[in-house]
Amino acid sequence: VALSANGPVTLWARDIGWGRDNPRLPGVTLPPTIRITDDLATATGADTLLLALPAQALGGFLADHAPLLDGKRLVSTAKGIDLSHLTGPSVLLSEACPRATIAVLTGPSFAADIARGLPTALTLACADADASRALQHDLSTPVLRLYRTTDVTGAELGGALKNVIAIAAGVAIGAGLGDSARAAIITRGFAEMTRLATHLGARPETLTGLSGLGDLTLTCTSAQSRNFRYGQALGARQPFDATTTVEGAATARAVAALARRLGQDMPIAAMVARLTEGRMTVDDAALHLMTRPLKEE
Ligand SMILES: NC(=O)C1=CN([C@@H]2O[C@H](COP(=O)(O)OP(=O)(O)OC[C@H]3O[C@@H](n4cnc5c(N)ncnc54)[C@H](O)[C@@H]3O)[C@@H](O)[C@H]2O)C=CC1
Ligand SMILES: O=C(CO)COP(=O)(O)O
Repeated sequence: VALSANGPVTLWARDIGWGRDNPRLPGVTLPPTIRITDDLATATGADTLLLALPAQALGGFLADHAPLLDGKRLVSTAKGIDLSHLTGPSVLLSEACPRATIAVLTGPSFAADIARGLPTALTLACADADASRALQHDLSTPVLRLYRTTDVTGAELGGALKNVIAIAAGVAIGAGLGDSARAAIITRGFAEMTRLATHLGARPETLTGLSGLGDLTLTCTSAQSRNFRYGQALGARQPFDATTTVEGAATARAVAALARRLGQDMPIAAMVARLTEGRMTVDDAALHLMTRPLKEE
């Protein structure tokens, strides 16, 4: 919707039966300038393709369709770590489409806010500085302000890891542990995010930017967030709609596996992985985190 202000946009989906009023975006009617198709070959006629797939679905999608995407400018919006490969979307994309230019679009942004035209600032990460400038120009609008970086690892890890911490923040609120506990989770969660991301080559300043701290703040404090709401339900021992995409659940398991492999200390992410798998109670998770050996901040 935002990008249709800049020129022709084609929207591809497997199921286009809902027409211009998608129940996932209530109150938003897609403008007539957006062409809607269920034929991927039609959509991939464009030079720039935004891939708005959940992180755990991207690998399967690429296995089926990579030849149609290779050589294009591919911009992923997925915020997660692929559980079977323990990598972010940019690695999946570059392995499946070696001739493509790969970029990641991430940062604090609820789809509903962007679709309503509310002002939003995002990080556009692309290792190729020239391609990054061109994409930044093409994908920015007066209400969608893109900052560019060449630190793809930092940008995509910030987006993936904040979802895990947002589940923990939701658990704290849902379980009635209070706002002080949530602030502790945000701050110590940010320390974990920075520790793992910099170990994997991210620049620390990327983590303090929109894609890291910015999105962490939004997701841990807004009831619009599915990750936060899922955590809240977990904390309150209430059911949660299993069809809702909650990226942080699978990503917590991926992070726990990655941290073990790399010998990194990620206690909050490890607790979220155990909680989401039903291997630990909220009370035990809180007790475990609070009674770890005392240390310097
Ligand atoms: N919704 C939001 O506010 C934001 C979402 N994101 C990220 O964007 C990614 C996608 O999120 P949403 O659009 O919210 O998820 P969603 O679950 O609401 O929508 C994903 C769509 O992808 C389709 N899909 C799944 N597997 C597919 C496949 N193999 N082939 C074709 N289509 C497939 C689903 O049918 C669904 O229509 C996630 O990683 C999310 O973290 C990022 C920023 C904001
Ligand atoms: O990434 C998002 C906001 O930046 C969307 O968060 P949720 O997936 O938790 O709804």
